[in-house]
Amino acid sequence: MTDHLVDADAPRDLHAFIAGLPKAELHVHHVGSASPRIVAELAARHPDSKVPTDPEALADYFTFTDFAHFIDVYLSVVDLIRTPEDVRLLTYEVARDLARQQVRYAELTITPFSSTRRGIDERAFMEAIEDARKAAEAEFGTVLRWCFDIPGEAGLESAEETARLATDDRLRPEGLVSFGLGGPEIGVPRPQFKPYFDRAIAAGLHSVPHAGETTGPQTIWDALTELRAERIGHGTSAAQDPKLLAHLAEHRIPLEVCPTSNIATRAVRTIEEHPLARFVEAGVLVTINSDDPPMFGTDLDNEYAVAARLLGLDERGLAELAKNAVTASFLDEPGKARIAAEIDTYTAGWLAP
Ligand SMILES: Nc1ncnc2c1ncn2[C@@H]1O[C@H](CCC(=O)c2cccc(C(=O)O)c2)[C@@H](O)[C@H]1O
Ligand SMILES: [Zn+2]
Repeated sequence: MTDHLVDADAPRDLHAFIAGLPKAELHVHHVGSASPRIVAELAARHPDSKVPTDPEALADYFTFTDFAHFIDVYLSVVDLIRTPEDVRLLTYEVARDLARQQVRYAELTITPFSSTRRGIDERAFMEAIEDARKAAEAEFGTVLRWCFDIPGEAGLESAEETARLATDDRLRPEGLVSFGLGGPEIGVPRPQFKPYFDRAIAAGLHSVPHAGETTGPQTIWDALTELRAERIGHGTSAAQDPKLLAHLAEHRIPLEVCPTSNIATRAVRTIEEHPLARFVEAGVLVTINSDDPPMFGTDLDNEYAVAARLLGLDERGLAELAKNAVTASFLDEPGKARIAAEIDTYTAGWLAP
């Protein structure tokens, strides 16, 4: 909500190009995507909550002093989601916001443990997200897939519960494609989650932990070697380790970069210091993502504008960036080819005299 984060420096026609560009979003959190309107509406239903009921006041509420403060605020919003109907509405509205930005495909990170421990029935939870997924695809044409993540700081009980919900054939939703790990990294070493990732991978899920967002490169190495990460959420601190950058480039392990998020949570001091350009120079496949867009006063379009400025990209460069996300996605090959072709057609039409 902090509007100083919105990138006003990119040329206007580049903004218009980005707005129409077909895109894929690979790193966006379910609860973290709730629009100010939805958050305010849910807060009004629950007067015991400290979350403001006025969408305007949310801008201040969503200004963070550090990463721990961000997680505190995030959990106060998680507390507002109490019924399967809340879950269905949130998911459907998130899809609507994505569709508005020409997002054709999104992998949404969901933390089912946070909902089941707050008393939402697990079957009703799965039905709610699946109903919303199917409605969104039919009505908006946006394909949604799920990543179930362990909230690492909630301990191994949360890892066990997340692995169970993700691998039990009677529960696991059709849209589930990957398994993740989020929350604070400090004091939450990645290797302890290996058995849960092993189970998820054995059940056919892709491994996509957050790593190196708020801790150093060793966390990223751990995510690669212990959790068999196929993509890295953030990976910001990889910039400190040339060997790691070379490894990511050689093995084509994409980074899910979320520039504005890193500034808003104070993981990176200023946007000028963001390592995005160093990743590209090292040959790493980077994707651009929004993480928790309304909480960070951003959206995916704005993240592309920020990336265009940091990388000095024109329309063709932006189209390549959008195609990186398609390449790095867990869509099937025909699905990837369809969106890539759409990006090419759009770009050619835009640049035609
Ligand atoms: N930028 C981010 N970087 C990392 N994660 C991010 C980011 N944005 C959003 N998240 C989400 O925050 C959750 C954290 C939840 C958590 O720590 C916790 C701890 C104790 C209890 C409970 C509970 O629910 O009772 C939850 C993660 O699972 C993740 O999905
Ligand atoms: Zn994240």
